Amino acid sequence: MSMSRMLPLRLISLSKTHNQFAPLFQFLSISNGCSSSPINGKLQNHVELLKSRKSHHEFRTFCTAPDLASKKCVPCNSEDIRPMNEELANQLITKVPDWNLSDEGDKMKLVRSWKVKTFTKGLEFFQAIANVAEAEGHHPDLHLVGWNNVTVEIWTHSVGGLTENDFILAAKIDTLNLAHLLRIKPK
Ligand SMILES: C[C@H](O)[C@H](O)[C@H]1CNC2=NC(N)=NC(=O)C2=N1
Repeated sequence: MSMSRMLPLRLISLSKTHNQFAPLFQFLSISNGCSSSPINGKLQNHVELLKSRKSHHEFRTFCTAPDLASKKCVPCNSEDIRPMNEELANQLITKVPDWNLSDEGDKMKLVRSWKVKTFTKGLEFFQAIANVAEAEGHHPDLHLVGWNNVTVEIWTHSVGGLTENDFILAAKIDTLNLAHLLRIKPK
């Protein structure tokens, strides 16, 4: 397949199962000598989203925050889960705009901070997040510093980077009504 004839990725409707793309990935890897070519990476990332959606009948090339919050995290120890690249992370971060991408050396994480009213309300805040994490089987790193500064970091430890699970957990945390625990920012 001549690359120039390839539709821009967003127009490719991945209506078939992702196995159909394996030959294409091989072609891309061989043709440019590495499996991490940008196009190959993009295709693989979009297929990654497809796999994590467990849907082989339709594939949306974008998602919204409500979409993410209504999804379920997949087990982090499944053999085909891999960290996403920066390009996909930069697309997905727009769906959880109150979070930031942090790139600590070798791994990307989602990070967000809040100020809570009291130390114990900070623990209540953690408990609310812990309930979501336990339900999803996907857990954040929780920090409570200087008695009222809460920071939550989310990444997928089993792959040492970001997967869709992390964005799903962040979106679910954003649906929690925790305003009563937070110090209202002075105007
Ligand atoms: C078996 C499964 O991989 C582990 O129990 C889960 C638990 N929660 C997790 N949470 C996060 N953030 N990353 C993981 O890799 C992870 N693994």
